[in-house]
Amino acid sequence: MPVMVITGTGTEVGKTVVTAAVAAAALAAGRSVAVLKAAQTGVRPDEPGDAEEVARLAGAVTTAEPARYPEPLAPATAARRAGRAPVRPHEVAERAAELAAGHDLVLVEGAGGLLVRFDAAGGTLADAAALLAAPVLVVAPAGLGTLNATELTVRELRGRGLEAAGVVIGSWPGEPDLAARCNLLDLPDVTGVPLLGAVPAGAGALDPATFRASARDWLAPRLEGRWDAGAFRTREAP
Ligand SMILES: Nc1ncnc2c1ncn2[C@@H]1O[C@H](COP(=O)(O)OP(=O)(O)OP(=O)(O)O)[C@@H](O)[C@H]1O
Ligand SMILES: C[C@H](N)[C@H](N)CCCCCC(=O)O
Ligand SMILES: [Mg+2]
Repeated sequence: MPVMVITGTGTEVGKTVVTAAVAAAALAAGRSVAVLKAAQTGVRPDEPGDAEEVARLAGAVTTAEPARYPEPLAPATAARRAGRAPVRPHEVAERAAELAAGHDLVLVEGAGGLLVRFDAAGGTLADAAALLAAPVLVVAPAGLGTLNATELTVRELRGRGLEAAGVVIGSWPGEPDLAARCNLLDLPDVTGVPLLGAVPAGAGALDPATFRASARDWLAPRLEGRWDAGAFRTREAP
């Protein structure tokens, strides 16, 4: 299935902006794209969620958002406090599989980091990725502190038998400091997976036409190979 899961080292690291960049690059390559925000929290009913933000920046993508809880919390906590049913990993996987039947690429954005809980049983985005046997892209901050958090995330993916597709820096500063510059070498070294791109800081505030025209430049060609005709393959789900 042409599904890629997008996680990050935590919240506010730029998963949505990276998802939009990947979507824009795939659209520019002539692919049809769907974006599934697995569980949206911290957004009121009348506000655009992350999937809509991707559509605003990237263009004509199908959007899906199985559940929204207004409080800015982990989905399991927000669902519990709202007295509402949580999102289950199998529901996320099933929705992604449905979208995969009609699109060249389905991007599934999590909420916060990989192990943020969706439900009281401890279900996470990692469980949905496992059900889909989908590769997982890890969005990471640029600067000091990212080596530990990114390595932990990639180790957890590996421990679960999941494919870590690579790392993308969610917000590359205009004036990178020493740590950020060193991380370009150290991130691939400590994680064992390639650095597949870096989205410039402020990209989310670009006008959509400029964002779309620039997105491919922020991503490595190796990532684009993921949705080149015939090249996108995920393993068979168990
Ligand atoms: N490259 C960027 N350009 C502009 N703004 C950015 C960039 N990266 C992150 N931001 C800003 O930082 C904040 C967090 O980014 P984003 O919404 O992509 O995080 P996230 O990892 O998707 O978080 P969540 O867990 O809530 O989904 C947003 O307010 C966004 O506008
Ligand atoms: C509200 C926020 N923007 C995200 N949607 C949810 C982030 C949950 C993070 C939970 C945690 O790791 O402590
Ligand atoms: Mg987001």
